[in-house]
Amino acid sequence: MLRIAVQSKGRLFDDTMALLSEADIKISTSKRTLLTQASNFPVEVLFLRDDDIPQTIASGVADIGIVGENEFVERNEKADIIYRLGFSKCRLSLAIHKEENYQGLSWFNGKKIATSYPGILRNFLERNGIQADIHVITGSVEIAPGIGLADAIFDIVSSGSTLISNNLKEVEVVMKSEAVLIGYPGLSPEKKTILDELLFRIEAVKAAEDKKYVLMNAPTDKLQEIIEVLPGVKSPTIMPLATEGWSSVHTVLDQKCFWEIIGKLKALGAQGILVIPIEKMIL
Ligand SMILES: Nc1ncnc2c1ncn2[C@@H]1O[C@H](COP(=O)(O)OP(=O)(O)OP(=O)(O)O)[C@@H](O)[C@H]1O
Ligand SMILES: O=P(O)(O)OC[C@H]1O[C@H](OP(=O)(O)OP(=O)(O)O)[C@H](O)[C@@H]1O
Ligand SMILES: [Mg+2]
Repeated sequence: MLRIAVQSKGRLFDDTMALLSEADIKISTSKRTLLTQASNFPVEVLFLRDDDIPQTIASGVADIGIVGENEFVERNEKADIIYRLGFSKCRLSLAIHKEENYQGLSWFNGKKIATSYPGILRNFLERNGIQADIHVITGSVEIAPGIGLADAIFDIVSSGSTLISNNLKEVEVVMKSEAVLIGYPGLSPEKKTILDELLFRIEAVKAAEDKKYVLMNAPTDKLQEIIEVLPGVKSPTIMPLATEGWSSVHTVLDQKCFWEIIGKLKALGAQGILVIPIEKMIL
């Protein structure tokens, strides 16, 4: 049995549970127990505050965990990043009052900075030879300058709207973060086998993300041009239609370039274009 530590509630919870579910691992979260066993896969899930996840892995209490990279780096515990999961993307930044005239890092010399990430901040300031006073608070960091608690803040930024509503501006991005799968460095061969199977499933889910299976009818005399605009995983599947002069084309398209390509296909005479989500993809 592989034990995985996940956040019990908060920003990571929904995407973490969705990922496990898409990997066809059935976990009941309705009972609100701290530890739950999957019904169809040899894993048990331990629900914790995200702060405690790195230490739980390093001490071997859980084998793997899903946590924000920012939290993992801050805790500085002995564990490895096994897989970058691509959700909960954010950055850790320094921000100051929007009216301040900022010309560089030396602005922070002698200043007081409020943060929940003192380890990462201290490291950054030392690397850059800045002497500042770090004031640790666990939440509502953005209000610290407004109430005279600090001159600046170092906190999570995503859209930047929390900064704007507190009259702050982001002046330095110190690290970028996303959810990561971390693991205990010394897993037994049995647990390693389960982890490999889990990773295989996660990779199949991730590979299918933002991909669409696209089918269309195309005039056979335009096939060559149509194939040239398709950047599918491999070459498209072409099948003749019952109607003379028409073919069916099947391919996989990336969401990012989807509308641009569909436009080109239509211009080349493609019709009856069907777009189907893909659940998993094994490359
Ligand atoms: N606005 C955001 N956009 C994207 N990702 C975010 C955002 N805020 C936080 N995160 C990421 O999600 C992680 C968890 O955030 P959350 O706010 O749930 O933490 P928390 O309040 O410390 O939770 P817990 O109660 O488990 O200690 C953060 O460490 C960060 O990696
Ligand atoms: O740049 P933004 O998109 O505004 O996101 C940044 C904010 O998001 C997080 O807080 P959250 O919304 O989770 O609230 P809380 O930590 O106060 O509960 C984080 O602590 C920042 O305050
Ligand atoms: Mg926390």
